[in-house]
Amino acid sequence: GNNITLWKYESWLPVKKIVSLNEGGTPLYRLNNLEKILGVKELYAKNEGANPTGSFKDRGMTVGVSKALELGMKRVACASTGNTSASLAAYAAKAGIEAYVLVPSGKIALGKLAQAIIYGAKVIPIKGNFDDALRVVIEASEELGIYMLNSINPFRLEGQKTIAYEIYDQLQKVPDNVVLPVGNAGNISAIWKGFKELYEAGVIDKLPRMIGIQAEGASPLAKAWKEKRKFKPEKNPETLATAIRIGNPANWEKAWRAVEESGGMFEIVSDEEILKAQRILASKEGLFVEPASAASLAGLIKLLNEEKVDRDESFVLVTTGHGLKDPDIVLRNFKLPEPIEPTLDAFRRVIE
Ligand SMILES: Cc1ncc(COP(=O)(O)O)c(/C=C/C(=O)C(=O)O)c1O
Repeated sequence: GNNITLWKYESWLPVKKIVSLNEGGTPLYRLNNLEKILGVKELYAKNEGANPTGSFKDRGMTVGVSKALELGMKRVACASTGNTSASLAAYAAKAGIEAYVLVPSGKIALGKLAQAIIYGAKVIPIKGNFDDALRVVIEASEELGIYMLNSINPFRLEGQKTIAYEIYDQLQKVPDNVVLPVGNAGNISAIWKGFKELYEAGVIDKLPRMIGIQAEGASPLAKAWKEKRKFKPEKNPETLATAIRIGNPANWEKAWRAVEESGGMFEIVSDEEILKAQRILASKEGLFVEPASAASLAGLIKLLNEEKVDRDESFVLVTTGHGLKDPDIVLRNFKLPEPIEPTLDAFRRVIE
């Protein structure tokens, strides 16, 4: 494939490239089949599942771990719903430093857990959810001098903002809308920052609307925004899209500002709508993404049905993680047929 990596934008990043796994340069697909099905003029997917560890987190980690090395750090840590831990583990391995990852016990997708283990991180399951794990890792970093690489760490967002640069480079124009799932709310903030930097540098002369999608059972930001009231965390976030099963998004103010400044919006989708969107994206466009990533399509479908967005505009869905991260979800909702005899007859019967 191409060897365009995120470091093409080195001069726009706050650290020199020290550790890289050729992250970035991910494909931007034209979803021409879904354009016809949904009646949308221009629909794209920025496929972040094509990154080295299968999610957009690699963009933040190449910059964040490079910074850790520049600071002479020997130990890094994060709390994670899964992808951040998988990514931190890989970049720490490449960098030759120790990684400690705290994950909500029993609520992390199999693929992500396998990655964190095999890359050699110290995986610490927490009795509680992501929000509990994040609290512990912040205390640990203060007390024990372990470098914290959650998305509160600004260097993570610096890497993730390159999604905006690449969307502009690949489209050769600014899309009217960027639609993406929101959990800890780092990514929507980072992508908005990237577009604003291009705008302030005079590279682009318009800005996209930022549209953040949350899962019904874990939607503190979207609920507050839709009900026009102050943000308040949700105590027990619940969704099968475990990547965004977050009740107290650390970057909620930045995300709120991104939506306000861009004239965008938040929307809420159910787990059922997420699963339906995951299947449509795969079976109509050949794009298999994990449930949280499918929330972007589920959100767009809802907004189109509610006529809250204009189908004559252009939309980029940021599909944030590869479908293979969470194969369980698919197998749990799919009935395999019985095995057949190894004969042509048996095969003929089953395909008629
Ligand atoms: C596939 C996928 N899609 C969307 C999100 C939400 O992005 P943010 O709103 O920036 O948090 C995540 C986040 C995952 C973690 O927060 C973690 O791995 O700890 C993700 O893995």
